[in-house]
Amino acid sequence: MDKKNENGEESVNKDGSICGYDSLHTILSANLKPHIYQEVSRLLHGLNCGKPLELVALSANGKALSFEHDFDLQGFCFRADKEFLREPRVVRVGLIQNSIVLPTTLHFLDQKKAIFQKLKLLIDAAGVSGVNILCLQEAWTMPFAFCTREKRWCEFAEPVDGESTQFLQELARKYNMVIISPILERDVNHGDTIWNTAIIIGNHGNIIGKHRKNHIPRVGDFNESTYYMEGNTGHPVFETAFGKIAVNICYGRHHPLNWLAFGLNGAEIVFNPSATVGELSEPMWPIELANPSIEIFLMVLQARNAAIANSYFVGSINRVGTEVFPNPFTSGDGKPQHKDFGHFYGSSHFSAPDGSCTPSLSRFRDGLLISDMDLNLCRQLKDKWGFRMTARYELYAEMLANYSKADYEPQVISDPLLHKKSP
Ligand SMILES: NC(=O)NCCC(=O)O
Repeated sequence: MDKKNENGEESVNKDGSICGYDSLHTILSANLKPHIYQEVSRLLHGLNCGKPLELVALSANGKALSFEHDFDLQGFCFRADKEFLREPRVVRVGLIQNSIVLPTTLHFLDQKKAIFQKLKLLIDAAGVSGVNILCLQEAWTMPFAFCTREKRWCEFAEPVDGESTQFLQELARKYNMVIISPILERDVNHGDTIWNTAIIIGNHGNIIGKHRKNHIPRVGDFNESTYYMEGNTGHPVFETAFGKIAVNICYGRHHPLNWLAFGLNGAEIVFNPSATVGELSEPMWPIELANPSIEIFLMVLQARNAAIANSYFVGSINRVGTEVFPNPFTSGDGKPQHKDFGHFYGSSHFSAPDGSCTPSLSRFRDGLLISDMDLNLCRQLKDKWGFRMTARYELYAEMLANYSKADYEPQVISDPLLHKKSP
């Protein structure tokens, strides 16, 4: 994407940077006076236990890998208040964002192998940094080819216990790490049905379970309904050695009830592995650019709001780069045909139940975001705000049951004078 502002200056460069910067956070910290930046950051990222988020001291080995292979590596720490009757429950969580490696015109096997090689380095960096739970991006084994509608990309689909799972099982065992692996799944036992699935691999390398994406986008070039079906796994929460986790895959983040359901099942961390592009969703993604009134409006859609409303942590991941496909396609909007989706803007980040959030990873570079989080914060926020306690689930249940019926009529009470003719 190459955008010019009204003075003709480049705002979003070809490389995906914003005026040469990695992210909004780096623009602000480089250009604002420190005391102004501190206040801006307080408003944008919130406070955790009354303070700005602290940085995590990252391992020398992890830093060396990030330096050698040029990926963004950042680490933060969400604290909770000290309790008298419970010990802190601190877990180290990681998110990986990455671009594909080879052109989409090359042999599928080579494309896949190159992605595995890159991921191995990033996962090693997470492993040597002591990450306990690691989530990869949506459909990480392949280019995000769903814009093309070409069926040959189905070849990338794998069974739950397929090649990518086996590859990650070994790393999960090696690093005693839970790994969430979102892939295109081929369900051989059900006539080769294809799903968009996150596989949860336990820290002993075992498969704990899977969750299939509930909501399929029908917006822009996201022609994913051509490839796979709406998930049939409900809203599972996986109890792992390091906490109760769930996965709300990409477009599910626009559905507040989807977030709610994972919360009702007791999730402490919900991951949102995504693939989305600048033109479509970037101002909605971090809720960082908005002024407070717009922020409240946009928050109904997004991860940070979900963390607040459901008293859990959220890890949001987006892939990076522009993926160009061999054949042109159109978007059904009268605009010229094209060969790419647009720029996947990375910007992965964490949000906490107290409304604080980390700065985002780079908009255009591969990255590993690490965060320590004391899971005690979830219950502390439930006790403080009582959102769960004060919700009126019986009212919503009745409302939704009625709404689902074919003869539903909206509950609207019209002013009787509205349609009265004046004399
Ligand atoms: N992968 C996916 O569901 N993308 C939809 C676009 C969006 O939600 O921003």
